[in-house]
Amino acid sequence: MTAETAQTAPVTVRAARTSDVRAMRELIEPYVRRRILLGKELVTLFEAVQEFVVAERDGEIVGCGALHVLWEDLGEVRTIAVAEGVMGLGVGHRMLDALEQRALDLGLSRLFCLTFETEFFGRHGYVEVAEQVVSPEIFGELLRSIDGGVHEFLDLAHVKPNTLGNTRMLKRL
Ligand SMILES: CC(=O)SCCNC(=O)CCNC(=O)[C@H](O)C(C)(C)COP(=O)(O)OP(=O)(O)OC[C@H]1O[C@@H](n2cnc3c(N)ncnc32)[C@H](O)[C@@H]1OP(=O)(O)O
Repeated sequence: MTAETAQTAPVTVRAARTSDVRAMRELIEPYVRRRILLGKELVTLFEAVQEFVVAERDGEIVGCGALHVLWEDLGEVRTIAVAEGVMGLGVGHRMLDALEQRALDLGLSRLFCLTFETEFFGRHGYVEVAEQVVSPEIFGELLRSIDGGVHEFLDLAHVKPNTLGNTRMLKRL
C-alpha cells in the first residue's frame, strides 16, 4: 500500500491486544507531555489492556480509549486519544460508541469523564457536572481504591494538580 492509499484506508475499531500496548503508549505520549492525558506505565497499560479499544488503519494503531468500571452502575471513559493525522475523521466518536456499547453490555447506566474536550464529549451526550455523582456511602467505598483515576474522580486534594482546568462530565446511557 502506498503512503497515499494508507491515508484513505479504512479504520477498524476493535478490542485491544497485548501486541498493541507499546503503540498505544507511543500514541498517548505526546498528549501526556502536553499534560492533556495522565501518563501510564507500560505495566499499567498491560494490566488494563482489556479495558481498551483501539483504532487501526493499515496495520497501524491510530487511536485508543478505555472504559474503567467504577461502581455497579457507573463507569469512566479514560485515555481516549487519536493520532494527530487522523483527527476530525470520526474515529474518536466511533471509539466512544464502542466503549459505550461495552458499558451497556456490562450493565452500566452512567459514564463519567474528566476532560478538556468538552465539545467533543458534549456532542456525544455528556453534560457538565459540578457536584459529586455518587452518594456519601459509595464515596466512602470508592475511597478504598488505590487507583489514581478513582482519586481524580473523587476530586481528592493530592490529585488536584493533575486535574486542573479539566471539566467533570457525565452521560446517562
Ligand atoms: C476522558 C478522556 O480521555 S479526556 C482526553 C481526551 N483526549 C484528548 O484530549 C487527546 C487529544 N485529542 C484527541 O485525541 C482527539 O481530538 C479526540 C479523541 C478528543 C477526538 O477524536 P477525533 O477522532 O478527532 O474526533 P471525531 O473526528 O470523532 O470528532 C471530532 C469532529 O470531527 C468531525 N467529524 C466527526 N465525524 C466525522 C467524519 N466521519 N468525517 C469528518 N469529520 C467528522 C466532527 O466535526 C466532530 O466534531 P464534534 O466532536 O463536535 O462532533
